[in-house]
Amino acid sequence: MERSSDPQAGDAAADTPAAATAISAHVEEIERLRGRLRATEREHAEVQAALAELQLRLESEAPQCNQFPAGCCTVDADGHLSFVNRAAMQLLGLTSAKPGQRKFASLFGKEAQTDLADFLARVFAGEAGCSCELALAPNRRRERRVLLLLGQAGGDIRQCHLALLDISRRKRTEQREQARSKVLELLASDAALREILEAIVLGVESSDGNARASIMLLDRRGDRLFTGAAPNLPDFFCESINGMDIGIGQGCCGTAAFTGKRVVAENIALHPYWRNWSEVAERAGLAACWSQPIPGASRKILGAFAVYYPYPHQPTSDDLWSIEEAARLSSIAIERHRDAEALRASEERWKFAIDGSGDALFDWDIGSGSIFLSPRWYDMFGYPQNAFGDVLGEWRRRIHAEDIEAVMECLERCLDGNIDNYVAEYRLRCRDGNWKWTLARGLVVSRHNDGSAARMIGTQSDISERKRMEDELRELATTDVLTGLANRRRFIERISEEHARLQRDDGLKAAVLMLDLDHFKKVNDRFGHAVGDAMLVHFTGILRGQLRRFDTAGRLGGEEFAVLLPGASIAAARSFASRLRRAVESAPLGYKGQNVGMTVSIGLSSIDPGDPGSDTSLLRADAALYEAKSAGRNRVVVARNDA
Ligand SMILES: Nc1nc2c(ncn2[C@@H]2O[C@H](COP(=O)(O)OP(=O)(O)OP(=O)(O)O)[C@@H](O)[C@H]2O)c(=O)[nH]1
Repeated sequence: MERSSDPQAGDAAADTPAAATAISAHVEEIERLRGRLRATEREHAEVQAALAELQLRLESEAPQCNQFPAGCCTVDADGHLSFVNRAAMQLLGLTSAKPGQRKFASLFGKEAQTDLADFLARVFAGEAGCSCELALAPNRRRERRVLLLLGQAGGDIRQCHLALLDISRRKRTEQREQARSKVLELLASDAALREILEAIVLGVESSDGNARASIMLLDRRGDRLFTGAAPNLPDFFCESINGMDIGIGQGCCGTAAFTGKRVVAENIALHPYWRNWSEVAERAGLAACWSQPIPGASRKILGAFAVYYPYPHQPTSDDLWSIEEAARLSSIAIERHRDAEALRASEERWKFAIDGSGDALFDWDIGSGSIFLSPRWYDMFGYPQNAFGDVLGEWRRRIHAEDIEAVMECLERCLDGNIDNYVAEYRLRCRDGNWKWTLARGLVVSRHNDGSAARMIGTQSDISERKRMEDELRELATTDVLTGLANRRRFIERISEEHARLQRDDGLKAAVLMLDLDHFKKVNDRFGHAVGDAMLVHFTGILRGQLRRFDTAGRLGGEEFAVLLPGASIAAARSFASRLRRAVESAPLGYKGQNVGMTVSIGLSSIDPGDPGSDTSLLRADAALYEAKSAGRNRVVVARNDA
């Protein structure tokens, strides 16, 4: 298999670390299998050559067999060894080339007996080209396996000549590779850390039945070791070293984790680093220990890998390669686990922050157009989860017509890179048809080389309540509390707006009235302030009754009011004022069964676009009001320049 040449496929793979790891594991696996194939082919060629030689010379020139690199032996039909060459002697641990009455089967382990019997039966039945892989009888040292190949059966099938080949190393390599593949598969499938670490330990143990291994992990503070995996070490031993401090003299693992260097204790009983644990190690049947520190990506030590043997023992270069490899794999597994944990923690913090705030979340992949809306988003606006196919289109369709232009402008400026953040307040239509005020905040988290946005994430909050309170506050700030009319500030604003409108458009006109209740002080004095207030409210009711939709009435203070009549000529304003005056005069305030009469004096003026200030007309109307008061009250006076 080759890597895909499709760049899209390459990117996709790189985007998923698990897939990338799996691919590189497969590529490595293929390379290893090729290597094994080559080694096996070499071995076979060697054995075939030995067999050919053997067939030619065995009977007549037995001593020359000793020159063969491969082992040769002759086995009788009754299963006794009648001849072994030097290489076979070495391999089988024999001291004599003519082992006499030695049973061939006695050289092999218990599990090998059935296979051996079957092999010999086939050989003596005359089957050509038989072969068989068997484990030799265990001694205290490492396990050894041999490959038996039939060289030649005797003419009368009373004896057979066999070639023997030590395949222990190849077997170990095969087992290690299988174990390695298993670990890589587990890594690629995001298996639990413990499972991966156990697979690493079992992999090392599988290449030698005498080995026991463990992985100790350094705690977050970096000063104590805890068992990460030790499936085949006795529990009492694991417990005795669990939580050990690291430092020089703290066994092999504690020292290796502290110094960052490999530590080999060929004989635990004699090694100074094992002084505190030599007894428990002996009880556990452990006589040798080699420990390899597990380095992290930033060279920070993550823990230590250790392999133990039941007999004093020094590592070969092959053994060292094996524990280094185990430490490397452990490092990958631990780092990945920590990264995943950190990611999970940060995702949880992020989720907590989002959920806690009650905000909805959006994640927009601008290139593909796909938008993720969090469940809270749909809840907020009352839609079923994932209700939208075309999320962008559905979202746009629901924005209030008065807001959409500002929203889209802000969004586009942010996507183009003109502004950093997208922040927009707008109304969005809920499923029940009501509008909700919402605040959207977005951040472009990745851009293309040309600066255009590739991905934006953001939040959306329901700000309807805040908007309602703002409206209330605005209302309060511009409204007279007692009468609900515009207050002085708001009324002056309205006059200014109207003045500006007249200045913009020549053909328009407008008038302003100043109104003041007559002898209001007397009402207060006679009936009290509360009745005075009631009279102000009563007057306001009458006034409202006379107003058109676009007129504005305001209370400027005390018993002083003003009215703006947009579009009104002086004549129309005078007739409005007279109507109002009469209505007030004819509608006294009822109080405790009696009528408290009231009248109002009114001064009025047109609003002139040429006035220097927007309140000039108000001053003219005020002057006219003064005249009305002076002239005896309860009357309407038009300002002089309008008269
Ligand atoms: N009840 C009540 N009285 C107010 C309020 N604001 C001002 N006043 C009173 O209104 C009265 C205004 O009296 P003046 O300015 O003398 O005017 P007036 O008595 O109406 O006399 P003319 O305007 O000349 O007809 C004062 O007694 C103020 O205390 C208010 O909100 N409620």
